[in-house]
Amino acid sequence: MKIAKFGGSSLATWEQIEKVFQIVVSDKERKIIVVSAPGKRYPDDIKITDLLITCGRKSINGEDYSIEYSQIIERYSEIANGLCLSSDIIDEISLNIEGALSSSKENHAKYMDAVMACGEDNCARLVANYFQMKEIDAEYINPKDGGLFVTNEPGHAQVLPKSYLLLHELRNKKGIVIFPGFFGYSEDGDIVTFSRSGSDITGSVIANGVKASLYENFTDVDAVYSVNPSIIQEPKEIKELTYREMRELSYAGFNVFHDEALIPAFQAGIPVNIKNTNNPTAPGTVIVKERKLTNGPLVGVASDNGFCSIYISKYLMNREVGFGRKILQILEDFHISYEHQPSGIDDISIVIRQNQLTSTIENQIINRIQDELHVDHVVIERDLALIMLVGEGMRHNVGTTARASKALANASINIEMINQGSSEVSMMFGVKASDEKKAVQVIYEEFFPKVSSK
Ligand SMILES: Nc1ncnc2c1ncn2[C@@H]1O[C@H](COP(=O)(O)OP(=O)(O)O)[C@@H](O)[C@H]1O
Ligand SMILES: N[C@@H](CC(=O)OP(=O)(O)O)C(=O)O
Repeated sequence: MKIAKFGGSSLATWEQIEKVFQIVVSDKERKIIVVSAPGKRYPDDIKITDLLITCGRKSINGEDYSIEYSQIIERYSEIANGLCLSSDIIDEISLNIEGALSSSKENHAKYMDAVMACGEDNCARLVANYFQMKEIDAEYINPKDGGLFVTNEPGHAQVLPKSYLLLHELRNKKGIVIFPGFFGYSEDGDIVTFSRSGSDITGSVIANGVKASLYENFTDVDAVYSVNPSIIQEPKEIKELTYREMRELSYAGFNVFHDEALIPAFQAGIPVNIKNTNNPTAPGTVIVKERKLTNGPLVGVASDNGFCSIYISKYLMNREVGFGRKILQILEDFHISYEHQPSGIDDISIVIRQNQLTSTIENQIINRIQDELHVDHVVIERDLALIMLVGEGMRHNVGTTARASKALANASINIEMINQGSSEVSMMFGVKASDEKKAVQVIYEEFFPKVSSK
């Protein structure tokens, strides 16, 4: 049994949904289909999820959201008309979205999750309706009925262990199951969403629950590329990746697959195949437990920006028991999570996402570090990008850091910090955000030189 998840790009228009239908019926093993909400039809388009977010926010503020609401209904209607579905499905979808928008706004985060989830929920209803019209035995299953229970953390749900056993029952469904991605239910019966792009997580959790033979993740690219295709034209396709490599790359900026979506599949030993809805015969990228290390040290180069670093120096920091804990305690008091913490004998940098740091919080943190830890120096450097070099091959290759640093030096890019991940499959370079693209380009060129065609 295979699980096939289709992303927003695969459901953006009725023509895309027709492709989804053809892909599903071409393989009898494709029994459980997870769908996202209709995504962008062209680069400047707005995803249904984003329209729903605007509606929800406006509704909370008591503002008029009729324009965005109409746009949402128009998008679903266009799809339904293109697929020749009866108008009943649009009535059902309108009622469902109106219901969510007029539900209690007492808890804003809970309200927003219920509104956002409408994108996937109604897409699943629509897709199931189309399959039925084509006389395919298919049914829409709501996550509550399917058994997808999650923690009560709006926008950041985690799967509750009991879900896996409950979801196992989906194996016994006779026909094709159409399951909405992106959200589950708390034990109190509320809708709670995963973080953005979380339909990938739904697919992986169900794959684990039903012990699928394969988790197929359909998107709009032929493969996971060695670098973000918006930075390098025609980058090298990756045929095979390990779970660890993919997790590091997704976490560091490869948004083609959600970084939290690897673990459920990995725990059940289920391979993940990233494939293209627009070119389904292409083999795509397979994510597995182990792979032969046939290429060089790196499998990919990822990057992300919006980071800042809290640099702290204090003579003999290395001898002060509990110093690191005290710094992290200060951050915890402000509910700030950190990403990396490269350190030396007398200094340490804590890298955090910049959006967690308002100027008021920044001043309070600096004051507390100075007052409580008596440091020599503390400074916050903003607007950093992190460049992540990833590859299982790094463990067996000497000189990877030197090659990367030399490539950056030759391009006159200053390295703000370096951190070798303790997993030994990743290495991080911090640079100024303004140097991000250039840094990725030169590192990519160093490790993935173009093969001359003669
Ligand atoms: N290294 C990469 N390899 C492939 N795609 C990437 C990579 N980095 C970023 N992307 C982007 O991820 C996109 C697919 O992810 P996403 O937009 O979430 O798709 P979906 O709508 O199918 O969920 C691609 O169109 C591509 O622009
Ligand atoms: N629709 C949700 C969840 C999702 O997974 O979407 P996509 O498959 O388009 O990344 C979002 O936009 O975040």
